[in-house]
Amino acid sequence: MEKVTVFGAGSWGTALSYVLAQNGHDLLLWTHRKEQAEEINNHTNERYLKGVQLPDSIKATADLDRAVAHADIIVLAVPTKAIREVSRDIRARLSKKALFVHVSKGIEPDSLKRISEMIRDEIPAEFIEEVVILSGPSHAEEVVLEHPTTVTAACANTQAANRIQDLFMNSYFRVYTNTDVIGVEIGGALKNIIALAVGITDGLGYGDNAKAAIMTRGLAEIARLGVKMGATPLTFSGLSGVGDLIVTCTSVHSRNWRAGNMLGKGKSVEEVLEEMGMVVEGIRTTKAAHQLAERYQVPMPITQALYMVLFEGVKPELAVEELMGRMKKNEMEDLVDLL
Ligand SMILES: NC(=O)C1=CN([C@@H]2O[C@H](COP(=O)(O)OP(=O)(O)OC[C@H]3O[C@@H](n4cnc5c(N)ncnc54)[C@H](OP(=O)(O)O)[C@@H]3O)[C@@H](O)[C@H]2O)C=CC1
Ligand SMILES: O=C(CO)COP(=O)(O)O
Repeated sequence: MEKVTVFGAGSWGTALSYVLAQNGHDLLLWTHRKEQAEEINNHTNERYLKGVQLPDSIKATADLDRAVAHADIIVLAVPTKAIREVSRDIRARLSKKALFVHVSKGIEPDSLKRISEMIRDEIPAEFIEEVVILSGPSHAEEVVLEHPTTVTAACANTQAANRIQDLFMNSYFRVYTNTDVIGVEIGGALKNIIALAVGITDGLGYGDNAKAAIMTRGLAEIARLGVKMGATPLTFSGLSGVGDLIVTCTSVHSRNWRAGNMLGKGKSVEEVLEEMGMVVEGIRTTKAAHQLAERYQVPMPITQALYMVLFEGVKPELAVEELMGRMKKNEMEDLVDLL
């Protein structure tokens, strides 16, 4: 049994707490809202997991001192934009080393840092045993129904990855390991951009050919950037690559797909964000990926098209027209570059 605190009681932090509590760990779930801690201690989290009865063994708190003191393993489950703030609050209370796990999917605009890099910026090395990334095709709504789900625990240190594999693994939640931290973080973050784009073409009524095209060419541009950043190409054919791309582009649960769908149907970014009430990571990540494409001099036409729609007010139909009218290419150009 491990002593674990999950920081962030949105849909994913709560679903992972469900898994950890069921696995018999000494689990505490931290939220920054006192009334939400009380609700979870009464076994529901209606805003984020509607209609779900949580087990008694999930204990929630809004007391940061208690949450940090409790943990040998710290699971960060807040959106990317809150990672630095929450890490700083944790650092101010740390008195011993902890194993950090993050489950968020994003890249920080401007600094262009991956989440594990942001955590290492904020927490001194003397308090970090390791940082492990848990990522893969996994919607919270299905995990709490105990539907079969597979994810990967990524860390260059295989012992740490194995410990996190053991922590989460059970009969419905199967965890693999991977040593390619860059590939896993880039795949998890950038698939949200492609899901937004697929949502848009679905919203425009373009159908399945367009969906397949964006998913396939989207994966090509994610891999193209990832490899330039130091990822292993094969990671993109794994759970945190094509696996997560499939689930996010095709699931009714995906916030990124749903946000894109509303954009395709003519809503503005502001209207969409107001209606969602949950994090849509792909929007900020589009800005970061657009900057990364420039930094690494990598062509990322779908990201570029989405950037124009989200941040430059270009109509989705026009962005699609522009994508289709690009110069002709060899489909395997990227592969040739990799060989
Ligand atoms: N949902 C899913 O199925 C999956 C999500 N993820 C990733 O997990 C991360 C979290 O997503 P998810 O749980 O879905 O997001 P949600 O929008 O469901 O919840 C976000 C949670 O973070 C809290 N929060 C936001 N800002 C802060 C802050 N500054 N300090 C403390 N708490 C804060 C919110 O609090 P409040 O309620 O007060 O706003 C809320 O509890 C994202 O990166 C997402 O991509 C990964 C895999 C699956
Ligand atoms: O990462 C996810 C599933 O693996 C969640 O995707 P959304 O944020 O689009 O819901």
